[in-house]
Amino acid sequence: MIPLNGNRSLPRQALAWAFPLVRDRARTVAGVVVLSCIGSAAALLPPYLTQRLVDEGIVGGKVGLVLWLCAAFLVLMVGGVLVETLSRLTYLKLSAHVLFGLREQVWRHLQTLAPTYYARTRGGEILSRLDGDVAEVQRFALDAPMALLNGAFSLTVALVLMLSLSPLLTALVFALVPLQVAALMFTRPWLEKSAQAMRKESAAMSSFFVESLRAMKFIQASNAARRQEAGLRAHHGDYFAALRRSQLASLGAGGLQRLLSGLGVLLVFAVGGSMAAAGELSVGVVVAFIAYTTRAAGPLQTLAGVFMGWQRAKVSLQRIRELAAEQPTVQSPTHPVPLAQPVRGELRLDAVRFGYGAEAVLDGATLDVPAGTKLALVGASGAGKSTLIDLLQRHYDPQAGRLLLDGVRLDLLDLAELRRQVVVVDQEPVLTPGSVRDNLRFVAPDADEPMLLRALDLAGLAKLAHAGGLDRPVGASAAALSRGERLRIALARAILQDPAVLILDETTSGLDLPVAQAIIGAVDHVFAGRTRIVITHNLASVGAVDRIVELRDGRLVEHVPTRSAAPLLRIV
Ligand SMILES: Nc1ncnc2c1ncn2[C@@H]1O[C@H](COP(=O)(O)OP(=O)(O)OP(=O)(O)O)[C@@H](O)[C@H]1O
Repeated sequence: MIPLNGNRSLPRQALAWAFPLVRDRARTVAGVVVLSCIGSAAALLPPYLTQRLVDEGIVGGKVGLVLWLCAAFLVLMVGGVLVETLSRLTYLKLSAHVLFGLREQVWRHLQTLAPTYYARTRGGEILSRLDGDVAEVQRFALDAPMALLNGAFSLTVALVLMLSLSPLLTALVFALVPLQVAALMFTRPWLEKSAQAMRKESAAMSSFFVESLRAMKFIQASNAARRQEAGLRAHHGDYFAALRRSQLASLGAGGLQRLLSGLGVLLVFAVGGSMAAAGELSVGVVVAFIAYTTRAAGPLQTLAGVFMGWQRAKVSLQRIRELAAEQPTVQSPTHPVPLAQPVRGELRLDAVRFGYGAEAVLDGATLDVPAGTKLALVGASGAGKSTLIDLLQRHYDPQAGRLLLDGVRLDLLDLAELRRQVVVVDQEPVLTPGSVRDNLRFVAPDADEPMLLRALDLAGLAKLAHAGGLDRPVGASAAALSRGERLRIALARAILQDPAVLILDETTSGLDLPVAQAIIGAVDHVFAGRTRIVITHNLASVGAVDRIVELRDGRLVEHVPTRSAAPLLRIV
């Protein structure tokens, strides 16, 4: 769960989301605040000292004072640089902690979402929320309170120092603040809309790259490289338009702020300069005020920057809220029912109804699979075989009816335990980046080397098992191994998982018959006596089975029981 509470205002939601992570690092936060305040104070002292340098040192002819003040400037300068460096490094550590913490929460949430979410959402959309949007919210959640604290402190120090020099000029400079606030409010919708366009285009561009990289071989084989380049150019065009809009918005908002600060300097020049010319004010005070007008604009501009950052963060927070609103379709029960040991692998479907939308894919599907049965599940393409498997692994819950393992309803079982006991090897097994060893350890982190080698051996990869093959890089790309080898690695993983129920989802379809039969032979050898469900379009390739069940019109229909390998039914 991403802890975003829809009833709070958006800024409060962003702050409340990051707060626990900031609280974890209370000492670092205190360090950053103290350091940045010291830095600001060090930056505000020089104008004050300048007034003394001009009026008392230069005009008053005190050479010693001039030299002392120069030494003080030097100390402030060096100290300022050191404090700023330290403050930035501390801030970097803090912001990384908050960013990573927020991102891990979003990632944890993503890991609970059903395959339907990934089927309907573009990869780049998810990526841009996980990356850019989380970063925007983190920046705001951390920058805003810091900038407010620092800005308030700097403005107070500046105000006190300026008032002690000239209350009239101080009033003139601060009279512009309401105008600056009004200018920010005026540019707000512009900033927000441009941030929305920017996030949208950045997500579209990421999606384009993610999808094209995944389909690179197909793009090459279809001679579509030129068309993809044209697609990329189109994205570049849209991205540039959004970028220009966003730059114009921040340049406009920032430019207005700078104009107003410039106006403050002009006012000091005009009023302070005239008063100094008339002998009503010292030259040193005018010089100090010119410096203060630009310095005092510093905290104000930082606050304006926070405001502009908030317009971007608001858009990002809304995008993360959309993601947070995606509910996991299944959850592990708080008090799961333990399975009796050893798990037998008896399956039961009881009038199961399930559909992705209004239309049912399974409608009254009923089936008893005694432990140890090898069952062939057949059915026309789109009949719902894979959907049924997804229900058995509890990627979804049925809308009606029940599914049971060893007599216990699947939704009462611990989800991890269920998925340990019901393992699927499908047609295109996913291999993780890294070596064969990494792939096997992905499902069995505690398995020792002899266990890995034995699993490879049993899966028919004896050559790999005996030739230092565990170190062989598999790579994220499927191209590194043949399909038969990838399937055998997946089978070795299943062997290591040691489930009570093994499901082969069209695992061997498309392979040469001898290869398919060899893989099924390995399965039958290793998993003899365990429950096996073999989904197939070609019964000849799956060896002898105890039962054949066809999924037709949402129901499960028993076919002629057989122990022969003959292709009784061939549905393509
Ligand atoms: N994520 C999804 N969202 C919406 N509809 C889906 C989704 N996955 C599958 N379907 C639909 O559900 C129906 C059953 O699909 P399923 O993949 O279970 O069939 P199948 O029997 O395994 O087909 P095949 O033999 O071609 O693999 C199909 O009409 C399919 O379009």
